Amino acid sequence: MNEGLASQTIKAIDAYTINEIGIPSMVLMERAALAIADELLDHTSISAASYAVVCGTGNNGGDGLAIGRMLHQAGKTVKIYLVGNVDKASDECRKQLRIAKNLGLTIDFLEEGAESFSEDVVLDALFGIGLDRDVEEPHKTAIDKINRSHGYVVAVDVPSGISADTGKAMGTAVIADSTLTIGFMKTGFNVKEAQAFIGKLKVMAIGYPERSLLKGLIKEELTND
Ligand SMILES: NC(=O)C1=CN([C@@H]2O[C@H](COP(=O)(O)OP(=O)(O)OC[C@H]3O[C@@H](n4cnc5c(N)ncnc54)[C@H](O)[C@@H]3O)[C@@H](O)[C@H]2O)[C@@H](O)CC1
Ligand SMILES: [K+]
Repeated sequence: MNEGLASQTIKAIDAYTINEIGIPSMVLMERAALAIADELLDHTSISAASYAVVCGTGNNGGDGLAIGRMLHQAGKTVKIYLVGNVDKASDECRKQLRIAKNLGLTIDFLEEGAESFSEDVVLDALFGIGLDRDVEEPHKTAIDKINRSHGYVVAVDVPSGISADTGKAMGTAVIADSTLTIGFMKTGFNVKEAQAFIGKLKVMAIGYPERSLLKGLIKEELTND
């Protein structure tokens, strides 16, 4: 299996692409979301009419909001749930929230104690490569709910709670049926204990320029020296 990239390298590749090459962060996010929405609509064996999208307030949540919007535009029934403090949301997540609201999507905060999800597919967009500490409330309850749902669980980029670098569950983690990982395979996905959380893995290409890959990898090498 491909060795994968460390989250720091992916962050360096993102930063170079956005800041030095000039492809806006929102464009990368749209490409990631479109690749995943297309995969869900056209290329998987999952025949789904309804989707629950569980979003955090970082860029993984922004991906989730954009995917939810694209599924809604494709005529699917989409319910978006937010978890965490929206006042501290990333810029991209905030923008995606505004777009989704302007298009009339249903967005709710995930309530404590509520039943689990009844939709055909549950999209996990709580945390991606930004996870850097153990999962606590309210995310812990959200992950429990995803894991109790009867629907097919698809993780966006990384099963939330799994460290993209070590492959270990940080307290708790989403057990996905499938993980659609953005741009690159992650180092932690090679670890044996991560397999049960990842499910079926697919890397979604989003068109990072070759130059970004070289610069990101060189920066990582210099940092390690
Ligand atoms: N433009 C970009 O940078 C792109 C980002 N992408 C998405 O963005 C993700 C990374 O986004 P972020 O860096 O915003 O990070 P995440 O969305 O993974 O996490 C959000 C934030 O949660 C906080 N956090 C970490 N551990 C926590 C914990 N245990 N409890 C509560 N909060 C915690 C961190 O401050 C982190 O920044 C990728 O995994 C991918 O899904 C993609 O859209 C591709 C392009
Ligand atoms: K996720």
